[in-house]
Amino acid sequence: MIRRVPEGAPIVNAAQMRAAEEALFATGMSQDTLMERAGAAVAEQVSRLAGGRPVLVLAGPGNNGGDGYVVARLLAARSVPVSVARFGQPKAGAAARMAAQWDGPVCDLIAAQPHPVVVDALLGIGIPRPFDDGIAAKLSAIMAAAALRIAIDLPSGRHADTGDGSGRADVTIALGALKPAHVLGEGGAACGHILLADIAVPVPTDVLTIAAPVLPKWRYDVNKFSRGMIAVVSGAMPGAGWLAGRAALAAGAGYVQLVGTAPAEGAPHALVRRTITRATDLEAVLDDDRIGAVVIGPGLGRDEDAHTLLDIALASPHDLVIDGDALTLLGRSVAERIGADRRRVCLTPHAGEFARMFDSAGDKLTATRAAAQASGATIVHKGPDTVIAYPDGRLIVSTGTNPGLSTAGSGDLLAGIIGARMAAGDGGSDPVAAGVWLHARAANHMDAVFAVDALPDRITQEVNACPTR
Ligand SMILES: NC(=O)C1=CN([C@@H]2O[C@H](COP(=O)(O)OP(=O)(O)OC[C@H]3O[C@@H](n4cnc5c(N)ncnc54)[C@H](OP(=O)(O)O)[C@@H]3O)[C@@H](O)[C@H]2O)[C@@H](O)CC1
Ligand SMILES: Nc1ncnc2c1ncn2[C@@H]1O[C@H](COP(=O)(O)OP(=O)(O)O)[C@@H](O)[C@H]1O
Ligand SMILES: [K+]
Repeated sequence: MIRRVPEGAPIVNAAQMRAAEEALFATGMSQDTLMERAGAAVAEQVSRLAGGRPVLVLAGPGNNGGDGYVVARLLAARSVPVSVARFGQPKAGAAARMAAQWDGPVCDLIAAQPHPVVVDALLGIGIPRPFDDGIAAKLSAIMAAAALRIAIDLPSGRHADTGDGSGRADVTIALGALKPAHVLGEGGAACGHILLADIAVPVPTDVLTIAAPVLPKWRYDVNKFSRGMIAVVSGAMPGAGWLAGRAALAAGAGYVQLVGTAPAEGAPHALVRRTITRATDLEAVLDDDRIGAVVIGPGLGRDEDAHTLLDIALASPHDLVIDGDALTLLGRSVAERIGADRRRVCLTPHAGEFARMFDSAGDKLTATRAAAQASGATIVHKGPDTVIAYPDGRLIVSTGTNPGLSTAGSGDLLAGIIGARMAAGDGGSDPVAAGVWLHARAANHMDAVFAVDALPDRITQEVNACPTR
């Protein structure tokens, strides 16, 4: 499923969210005001999505439940048919005050009747404990009978920081910021479409969801080199290099050289083949200061030639995109091999390649950030939840993309796109994130099953639709 995820939205963990909330309370804002604000933002969305169908609000014992009582009150004020199923007594404070203001129909969760629209306000960012068997069975019956399940902040039962647990929703309305659970792994998928309710709580912005890029504007005297000249190193499986080169052209590069002892033949003829006799001849090809980026790894193989080609690419002064087999060849020595010089290096590992290079302790955000800081490279840690980590600690997450990308060769395209955007020069937004966005966006416009060879034409359409500056 392609999930709707807000662009450029902050992602914070539960502790950061609580700290942000406390900082706001310290300025004099009351908990009730914030809860009313959250409830109003959610009620607005629920009323739109419910389209007049009866709504059942499941209200838990904590502040998530408090939000639920506000939502029920505001829906009733809009004449939406709504009732509340209560789970546990609301805790003292804002949650109890909001519960006391609900004067509509209410029953215990265990006695609730099925409704077409269910608002899940049982548990939020508090640490969830498993429900006891009776409640769990009742909950799954209520959820199974609903046509639309909307979770407030999180599907109840999911841990905010890890996504572990068992709740599910069709739509999740995140309050104030997304949490790791909304974007990572199985938990992310379980949240369905994500909406962000802006409740005006200032939060850290060093971790964001991916956003549409701005591409650098061409000067009047733009030429094929200034648009971005890239060299794609072709190896044992020349088709993979071809895909990277083809995607680089599609993503706007002005000049793409496919270099190898046997680069793939065939269209497009704009892909310039540079056939070299020996792997060591790559050195002469890369001795060209018009080259803006070198892409190495797709289909490189792991033989002696592959080692030679990688050594030469690493010794060149060019910006690098390192993918596939080249990542495996680097392995644990990646940091010392790529060095800490001025050029930009982007590594694009999938989970297996990442584990061969880095210690994967912690969740994907933590592990990828640590890897970027240790290596000095920008890392695109691919998968259904692609995490881009920069050496300065910032993270960007791309998720909710067409799972049809899970086909051999789609990563080769991504390496080529990133190479093209890196070579296109400065002036736009970050080229690595731009590349990841273009790849995902193009895939989102394809059917579930598509041939990767067909994606480049769509990538060009996405490039042409991007604003420039
Ligand atoms: N941060 C913000 O800016 C804003 C936050 N807001 C809202 O606050 C929410 C966080 O509220 P919260 O801290 O009260 O946590 P929440 O998850 O509602 O409840 C935890 C309670 O559930 C209980 N419990 C757990 N599992 C259980 C089980 N199986 N069976 C029974 N009980 C169980 C648990 O009990 P305990 O484990 O502690 O015994 C605890 O009492 C947040 O998600 C958002 O919706 C907005 O109002 C405004 C802006
Ligand atoms: N389930 C999925 N949903 C969305 N995107 C996916 C999924 N699985 C893989 N991808 C994306 O598809 C691409 C696969 O790259 P990779 O594993 O390197 O494949 P290959 O090397 O065969 O080209 C990556 O961009 C990855 O993020
Ligand atoms: K919830």
